[in-house]
Amino acid sequence: TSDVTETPRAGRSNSVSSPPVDYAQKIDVNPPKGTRDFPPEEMRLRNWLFHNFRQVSELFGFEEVDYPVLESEALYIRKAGEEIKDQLYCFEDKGNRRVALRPELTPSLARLVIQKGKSVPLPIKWFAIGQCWRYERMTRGRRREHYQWNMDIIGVPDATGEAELISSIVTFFKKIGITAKDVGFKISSRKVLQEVLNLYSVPENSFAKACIIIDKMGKIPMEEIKKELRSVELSNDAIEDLLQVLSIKSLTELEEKLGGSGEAVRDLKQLFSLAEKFGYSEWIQFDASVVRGLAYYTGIVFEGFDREGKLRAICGGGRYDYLLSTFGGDDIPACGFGFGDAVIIELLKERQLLPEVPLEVENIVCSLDPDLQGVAATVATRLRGKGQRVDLVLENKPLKWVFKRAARINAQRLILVGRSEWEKGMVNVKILSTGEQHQVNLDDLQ
Ligand SMILES: Nc1ccc(Br)nc1
Repeated sequence: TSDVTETPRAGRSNSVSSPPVDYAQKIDVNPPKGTRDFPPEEMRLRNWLFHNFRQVSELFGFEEVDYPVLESEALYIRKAGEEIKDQLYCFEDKGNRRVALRPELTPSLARLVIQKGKSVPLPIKWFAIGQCWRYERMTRGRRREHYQWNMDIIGVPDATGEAELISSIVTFFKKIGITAKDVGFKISSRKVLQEVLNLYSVPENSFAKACIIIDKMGKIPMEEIKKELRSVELSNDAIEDLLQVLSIKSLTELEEKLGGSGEAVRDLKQLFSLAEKFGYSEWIQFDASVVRGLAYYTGIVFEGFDREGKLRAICGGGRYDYLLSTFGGDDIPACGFGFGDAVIIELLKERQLLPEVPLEVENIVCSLDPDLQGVAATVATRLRGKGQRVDLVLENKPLKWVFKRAARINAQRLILVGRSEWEKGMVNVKILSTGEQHQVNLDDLQ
């Protein structure tokens, strides 16, 4: 039942005869297109999810940070053809500044690390949970905001960084009941593409563009992929070689193709070896087709996927060794991941793993006599002082109404303040699960 039946609107007595302000028109009570409200039940589920994000991040010794949702547009002006840039939620503010609602958190992290400079010793291990935005034509009816959990390690150059990050995500999955049977990680390295393209004369700035195009494989026709690769000055030979490499599904085969002396094979071997030590080998697989859709990745890239193949990527990340220097900072290696709040909930629903997150308020306190409302407030304050959650009935309500509300808020106890008991300094305590009732002295109330 909702509060509406508990508090009928009609019959309210107001001293103010008319509303203090007059709104021009009846407002639309729905949130803006592509955005969500979080009413209590949805907010409890979101808090449960974020609580697990935070617990795992702290288990790994990461510190929480946050940034403004509004950033300078300049953080996201990358010329590699990314979707994230095409869908930038940007505008000019009243000070004629070009600003944007952040589409991701990593550029903000890079900005803050540079701002802090030498005052923050390396390695930096920070995490954040923040709302990110995109402006997408609603034709596709997709959301325009989501919350992302990010963990980043700044200052660690080799694959131990990525191995640690993947371990944190595996720990999170296990914590919420997801197993290696439900989810896996496809892992590759952009150095695979780099080492293939190095065999051909390819313009320097074609690499990132080629990665963004290749990330669209499976989403647009192969002919379109090849056409776009040609448009960034890759020869047909380079394209054929690239597409052949992308079909490789084992590190052994990759080594046969690239040789064992390159960085791509070295990094991936180190990562897969560390995975053994972390104990998550069953969760990961090499898959050369993984490139991810962000231009700044330079090395290992990974994405979490649902093994039934019904859902979009659950999370993704990788190494971005030059992002800080492109922002004018020092040349500091970095890696990180983003984990959205939507696909994971879809996965939990699919696997019947959504948690019950009920409202839990141990006590409901009410007075049976309007003159004892003050005493009820005293009782509520006493219990709250002991850490007990209390729903204090704030108006004079019939007992039937109180019982109905007690059931809705899952109250364990009903504390009734009645005249005759209070004259003896006592209150009535009713255990709602058993109906057991007894009088308790206020000073003994636990
Ligand atoms: N980058 C981004 C932002 C918002 C949503 Br919804 N999806 C992706």
